[in-house]
Amino acid sequence: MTVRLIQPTGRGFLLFDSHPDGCARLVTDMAERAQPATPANGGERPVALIIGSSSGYGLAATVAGISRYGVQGVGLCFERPPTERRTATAGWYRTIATAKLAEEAGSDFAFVNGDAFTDTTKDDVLDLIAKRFGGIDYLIYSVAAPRRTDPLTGVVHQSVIQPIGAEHVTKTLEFDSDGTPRLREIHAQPATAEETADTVKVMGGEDWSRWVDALDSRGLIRPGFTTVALSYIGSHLTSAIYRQGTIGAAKLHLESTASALGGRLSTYGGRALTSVNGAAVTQASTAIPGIALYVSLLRGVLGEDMRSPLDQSIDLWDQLLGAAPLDVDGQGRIRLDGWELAEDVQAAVTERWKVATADTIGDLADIDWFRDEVRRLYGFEVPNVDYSRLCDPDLPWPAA
Ligand SMILES: NC(=O)c1ccc[n+]([C@@H]2O[C@H](COP(=O)([O-])OP(=O)(O)OC[C@H]3O[C@@H](n4cnc5c(N)ncnc54)[C@H](O)[C@@H]3O)[C@@H](O)[C@H]2O)c1
Repeated sequence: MTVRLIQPTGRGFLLFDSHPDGCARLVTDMAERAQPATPANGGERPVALIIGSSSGYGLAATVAGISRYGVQGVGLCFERPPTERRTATAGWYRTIATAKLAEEAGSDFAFVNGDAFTDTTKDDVLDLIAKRFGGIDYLIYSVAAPRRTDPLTGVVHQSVIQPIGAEHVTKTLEFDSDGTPRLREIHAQPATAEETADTVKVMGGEDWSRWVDALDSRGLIRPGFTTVALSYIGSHLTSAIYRQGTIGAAKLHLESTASALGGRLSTYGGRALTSVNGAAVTQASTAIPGIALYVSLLRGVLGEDMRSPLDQSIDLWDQLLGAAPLDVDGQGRIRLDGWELAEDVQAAVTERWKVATADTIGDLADIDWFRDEVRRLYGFEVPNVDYSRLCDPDLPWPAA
């Protein structure tokens, strides 16, 4: 593909192209906000494997880890390279920028592009860890995927975002092609038992567990090893579609996997935890019915007090590395979502949700922020980027 002007064209929340400069700028902006700190162990660089490192919470954990604590290791994600017609996915460009950031910070960090669910990717990543570091201290599991091929059976499982048991009617926020916000009511049909089981196969703890098994069988787990998988609970407003729905079933499985893994890892003095994070605008979350409306209202209520994935990832590393006390709930889950689920915040969001109409939504929700956040997922609407510049989208994956 030749050097060209890259524009935000697409449909709904999906854009066709990503802007390399905008994606790079987002990463450097995040890095600037993650001030360096010294871990309780005195400053030895921890080694981490971060799965889902190119986007959302996994990217934030990678950038925060590198910038704040000089974390080294391997980032794994699944991104599409540039083609003749299209730029690469945004995560491709964010990974290039994250690799540069690591290099500048003196952090030995390699990035692998591959399907985390396959045994070949596991072998490649573990070979890299064995050769480069000899073992790891942290595994952060932050994958959001639409499907998974079970490596034992070859069966492809698709995840769905549906309620369980009964139809659910919810308000949802959409945008016309000219960007005008629309409030619509949608009827989400209940998932079948098979669809729920498939979603658990994709988004539950099975693959996380297989990664820990693979690390263990290769002798790569260091004493005191900690693994964390990302989870979500959220509001009663979204619970029918999320926490009580198919994805919630997968999250319950993830949380019970943490207990099982924790028992096994105790022989290494290790821990397996889930981290319940707050709502954020990511490629994965915009696919969930009602979430666009909910997050826009949440931002309308909280404004700048909304905690970004980077803020929460800083909290996560501070807790993991002993710079702050581990904040776990009665079920052993790290809770980074207190700001979202605070009673007064939920009461205010609920009130706005109830009264929102097509005419009032612009006053009740921060629609402009949401629309810009969606565009920023693709590297557009990023401050201090010259979008009139001709860009070369054909950038290579960083050398491992
Ligand atoms: N977005 C939210 O509001 C929110 C809130 C709390 C918890 N979470 C959880 O955080 C985790 C990450 O979600 P996100 O919203 O950051 O998603 P995201 O879409 O921003 O990122 C997903 C990441 O997974 C990678 N990925 C997808 N399929 C893969 C595969 N087969 N192999 C390797 N990598 C793959 C992508 O490349 C990307 O790096 C999920 O467990 C999600 O449930 C999200």
